[in-house]
Amino acid sequence: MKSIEINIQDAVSFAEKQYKANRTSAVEAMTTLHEGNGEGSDFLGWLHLPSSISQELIDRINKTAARLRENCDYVVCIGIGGSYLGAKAVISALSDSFADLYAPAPHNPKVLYAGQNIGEEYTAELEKLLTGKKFGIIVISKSGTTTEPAIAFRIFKEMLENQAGKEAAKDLIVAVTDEKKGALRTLATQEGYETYVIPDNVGGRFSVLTPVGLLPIACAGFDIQKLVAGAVEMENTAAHESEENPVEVYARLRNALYQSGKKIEILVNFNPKLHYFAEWWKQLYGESEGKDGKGIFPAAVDFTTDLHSMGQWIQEGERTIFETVLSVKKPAITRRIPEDAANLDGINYLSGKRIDEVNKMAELGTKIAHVDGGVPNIKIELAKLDEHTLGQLIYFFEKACGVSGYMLGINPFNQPGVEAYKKNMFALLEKPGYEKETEAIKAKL
Ligand SMILES: O=P(O)(O)OC[C@H]1O[C@H](O)[C@H](O)[C@@H](O)[C@@H]1O
Repeated sequence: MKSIEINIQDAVSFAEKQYKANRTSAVEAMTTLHEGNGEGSDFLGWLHLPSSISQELIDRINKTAARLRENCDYVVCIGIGGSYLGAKAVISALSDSFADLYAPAPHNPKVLYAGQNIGEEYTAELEKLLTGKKFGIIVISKSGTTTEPAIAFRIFKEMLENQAGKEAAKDLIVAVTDEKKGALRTLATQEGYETYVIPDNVGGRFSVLTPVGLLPIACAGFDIQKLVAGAVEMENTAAHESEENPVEVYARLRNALYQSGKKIEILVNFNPKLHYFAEWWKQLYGESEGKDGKGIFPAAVDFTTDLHSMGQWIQEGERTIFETVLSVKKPAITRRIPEDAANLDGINYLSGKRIDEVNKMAELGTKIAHVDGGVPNIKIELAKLDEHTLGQLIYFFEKACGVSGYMLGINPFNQPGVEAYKKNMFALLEKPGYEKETEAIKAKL
């Protein structure tokens, strides 16, 4: 069952020549990826990941999730970047928009996040919320040494041990990390936590379909089997080089647009549930392509909300942007606009229509306006928002990212630039081993 469709008719005309010319480099990039002989090929574990996930692993994850669901009102996922964005993207796309405002129901914990920032108030306020509550922790870090989740884990581990007792806390903490390396692995082994492995050859931003994403998603009550099945389906659809392959089409077109001066790609949604999906997508493309002085800048907006704030810029600002629109065909719930006898607001012409009919006309009107205004528009239509569709979409963007990165001529699977701020932060905080850097950075201040 095909759940996502890509439509390029309102974008390709902006870079027709480049799009045609790019065919060869798209084929080459796809071949390099398949043959595993490009830069960063140590990190291609995601390529055949969906089809290699065993039933055993799914069952084990579901069992762990069931234990946490039974014993917790809140599950705190501690992780940053690729170690939380995928889970948050899927969970928020599938959840009731106000889920967090309802009281936790038995066996259906709220999934909360920590270690994705260094906010002191955020941390203290989460501690306040969890005081006296039944909670568990999934701590996720591929390297096992990232500062933000390490700080959060230290705090929430101590809190859980104080509240539940050290022995009980052990059953309520699950670690997802490297098989052997890193402080988190050492800690988990010493404390005897249940652990899951992040495969060596799967980078953080490509890891949502490993236990990194699957465990929190299962804890939130969603069907990871269906998510994986969707991804497998896209793995098959996009397996072979072909002009029809949606992965190739997207990678080829965004590179063509980039070559024609469109330096910013805006991922647009007309459904607020997809806000965090765009956050996940931004890391995927930003960290993969932004290097060697190159790369499309990935941005995101929620429409129609941001049409009332960013709409002016998009319509008439610098013509360096293109849009990729995520459009959900059908909402899961029907709600119609009521008739009002007085009609003081003048919207009786909408009475009886579904809210989504208005949304779809806003989408169409926006597309026409933006295309007329010089903004190419790629449409990705999702049949509905469910696990299967999201699984497809995740794999679609992952593979297109690999192809697109190779077309751009960079290594899409490393992130050397991320270390620069860390090095300075450690030097400023006088981390042992950074004495020279501390001296050098202090001389600059
Ligand atoms: O999972 P971790 O090793 O803790 O890494 C978490 C994140 O932070 C790093 O600095 C990287 O830039 C990201 O690619 C990664 O997803």
